[in-house]
Amino acid sequence: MKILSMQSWVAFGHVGNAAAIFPLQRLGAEVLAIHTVQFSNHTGYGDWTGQVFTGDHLHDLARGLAARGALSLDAALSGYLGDAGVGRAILDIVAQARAASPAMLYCCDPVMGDTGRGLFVHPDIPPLLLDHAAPAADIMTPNQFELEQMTGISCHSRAELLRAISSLQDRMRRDGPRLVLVTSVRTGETADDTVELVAASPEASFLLKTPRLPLNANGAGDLIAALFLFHVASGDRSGAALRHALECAGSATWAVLARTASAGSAELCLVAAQDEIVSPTSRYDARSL
Ligand SMILES: Nc1ncnc2c1ncn2[C@@H]1O[C@H](COP(=O)(O)OP(=O)(O)O)[C@@H](O)[C@H]1O
Ligand SMILES: Cc1ncc(COP(=O)(O)O)c(C=O)c1O
Repeated sequence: MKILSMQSWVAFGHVGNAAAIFPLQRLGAEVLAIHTVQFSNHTGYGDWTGQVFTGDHLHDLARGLAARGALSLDAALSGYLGDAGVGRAILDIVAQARAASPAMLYCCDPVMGDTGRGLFVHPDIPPLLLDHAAPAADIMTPNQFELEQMTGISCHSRAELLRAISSLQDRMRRDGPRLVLVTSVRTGETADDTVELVAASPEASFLLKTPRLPLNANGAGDLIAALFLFHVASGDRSGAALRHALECAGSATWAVLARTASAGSAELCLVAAQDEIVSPTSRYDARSL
């Protein structure tokens, strides 16, 4: 499987492409990577060095990939956009890759904020994600805060969450499977010691519960988006395959986080827990909603 991942790079630690590339490779994917920034470390540390790349830089790399015939892909993945120019370049590259491989799946992680921190992207980014990225996306992986922002629906109950998912699906690519994975779900039905994930197609939806771990890990959303895309792209397009992708991605992410928590590490223990990415020791089962 060939996957193009367009995200941040950090020299130290694991967010963005540094949370996605190795897990995808460990699962057996051939990964092409375009970095949207190269920083010393993730921005959660408060200070960092490095550079933000431009849309022109991304276009330049895509030209080189096209010259190699390398834009024939099974899937493309994007995460944190940095600025609107980078976002537009990513969407151009997705369109170019889709022209070369019409069955390609594009997974957009619409990074814009989360509960507690609120919106943390430039005001240009939410409209770009909603009006331009969603209509090109086959899969979207918002956290609950991002889903609420994009749809204007507050998810106090699972019924409201499903309504918000359906509203987002209405904006996604018509000819695609319109799959949504919502991370960090917390409704009135969520127990305090539990973390919930919901994955839905227009036909079926599934809920996965895992225990809540005592950590706040940067890069968990980037990791789960990459794993979910890999498992969706590896399956057929059935409801059973969607449920399987949710279970594989949710269980592997939980296992990496559990290892990270027990090591007391500030960064995801992706290398130490690499076997868990392929065969998680605790397997969580999803149920239909
Ligand atoms: N403290 C935690 N305990 C258990 N699972 C967690 C925890 N933090 C994150 N996760 C898992 O990682 C997923 C993605 O994390 P999330 O914080 O939603 O990502 P994002 O960085 O996109 O906001 C969550 O839905 C959950 O499955
Ligand atoms: C530069 C940078 N810093 C930090 C993060 C981590 O974000 P989060 O805390 O939402 O996982 C990302 C995610 O892609 C990033 O690109």
